[in-house]
Amino acid sequence: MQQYILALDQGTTSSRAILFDHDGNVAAVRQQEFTQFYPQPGWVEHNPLEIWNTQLAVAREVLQANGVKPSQIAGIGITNQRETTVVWDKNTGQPVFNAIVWQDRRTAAICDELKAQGEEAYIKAQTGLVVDAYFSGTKVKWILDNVEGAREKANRGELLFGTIDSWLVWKLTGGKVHITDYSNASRTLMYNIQKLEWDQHLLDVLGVPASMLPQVSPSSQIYGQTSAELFGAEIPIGGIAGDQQAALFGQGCFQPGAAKNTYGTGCFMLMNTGKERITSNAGLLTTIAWGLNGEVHYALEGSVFIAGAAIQWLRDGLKIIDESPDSEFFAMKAPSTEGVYVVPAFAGLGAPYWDMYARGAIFGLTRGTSKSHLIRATLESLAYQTKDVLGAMEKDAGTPLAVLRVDGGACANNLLMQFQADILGVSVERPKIIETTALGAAYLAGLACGFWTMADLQSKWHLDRAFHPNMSAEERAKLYKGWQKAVERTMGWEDSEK
Ligand SMILES: Nc1ncnc2c1ncn2[C@@H]1O[C@H](COP(=O)(O)OP(=O)(O)O)[C@@H](O)[C@H]1O
Ligand SMILES: O=P(O)(O)OC[C@H](O)CO
Repeated sequence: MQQYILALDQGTTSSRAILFDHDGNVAAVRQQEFTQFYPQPGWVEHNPLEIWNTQLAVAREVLQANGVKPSQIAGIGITNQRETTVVWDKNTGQPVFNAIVWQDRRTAAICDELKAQGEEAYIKAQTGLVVDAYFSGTKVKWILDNVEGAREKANRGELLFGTIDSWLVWKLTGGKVHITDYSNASRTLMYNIQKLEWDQHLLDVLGVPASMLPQVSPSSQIYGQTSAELFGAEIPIGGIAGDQQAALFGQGCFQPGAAKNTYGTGCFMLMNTGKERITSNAGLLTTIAWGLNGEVHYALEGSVFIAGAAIQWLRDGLKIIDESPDSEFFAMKAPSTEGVYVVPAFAGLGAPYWDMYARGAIFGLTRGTSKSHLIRATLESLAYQTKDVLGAMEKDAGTPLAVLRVDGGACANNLLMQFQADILGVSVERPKIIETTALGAAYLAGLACGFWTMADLQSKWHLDRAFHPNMSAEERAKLYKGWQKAVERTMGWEDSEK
């Protein structure tokens, strides 16, 4: 009987379940979007139970619709939106608050306090991160400080914290396993990536009891079995990785120097740096890529908060397109933006600027500006943000990137990919499978379950299409200068001091 790996890809806007066959091809997919809550400007929440219910529903559906029995699943790989924070009661399994999403800015003031206390250098050296509301640590503190009775319960050892991977494993195993992997732990602001342990100093500073924290494990191992009643039989869980690190793995970037850029809700460029922890001088993060075969691999990361989400804003906020792919059709009608720039700093700016107080803006409007110009400028903003990050990465790595491998939903947009190659002056390569996040999680699970070996994975990457730069250096420099001017003007917008 045909065997598969089931990847559970819990993203910011949807939960997906994907079956991969032994060739690494997608055999079937199911996906459900779930509710985004914006209780106040700058706040973003998810309901952890809705995340669990949609994730379970798509996993069941993908098996049932394709007549696949649990015994045909060699293992489950989990990959997830990172940093998003869930705190739940150990005894009842009920979340004490909504999940605070990675994009949420409510803890900016806590971050400012950390900076004022002089913790910035320590945090950068020990966690590889910058002090920003993006990461989980300040979100846990906020929940303990603001949810009635939470701190007392936490101090009594009754509450558990987890990023989405931990929450899903907890639910999948019927509350038996509280675990995360190195890649997810390295996004919490509480994990010491040098010593590979939770950092007691930061736990003290944030007031987070160690009893809340999951055990940190490699990204590929058998963590436990799913409860038999969920799928009709137990299935081993064999892989866990944050979605961006999973995409790096799924893109076959196994060697130091290999890099990928994922265009999903946000846009995340990661470069494998092997066993070397490179400290960025250019506004990037040092993060754990994965733990595998007794070793931890590191990566440099440029995190852009709003990418595909800006296209969703055109669709849901402005309602000027019906579907995200329509953005290409309208952008094609305008050969250029005619000087219009959209800076989608809806959640502040991430790498390389790290400005929690920046906000979105549109520049260069004239009476001749049309819907097509606006849509094109929004698409181009994904490429400009990527250029900002690539520039930083080349500075840190000390070498120019020869080619950029891309993936994620928005990389299906050919106009965007061509503009990306043009504005970078670097070729962009899109693989046949752009579901590389799920593929990476499947690979990690497949390795743990003996479904694949590393040698099998080396040959699985196949090119769909390459986009080569076709813009003069002069034009590129002119356009990019305009972008930099626009970004500059969005910075510090929400900061009452400025
Ligand atoms: N053809 C397209 N052109 C531009 N953006 C697109 C296109 N298709 C999908 N997107 C955007 O890509 C994102 C979905 O990508 P996906 O990789 O599924 O993201 P996530 O895992 O963050 O939910 C959405 O934000 C959507 O707006
Ligand atoms: O949901 P995605 O795929 O945009 O990924 C979100 C990131 O993991 C946030 O760090």
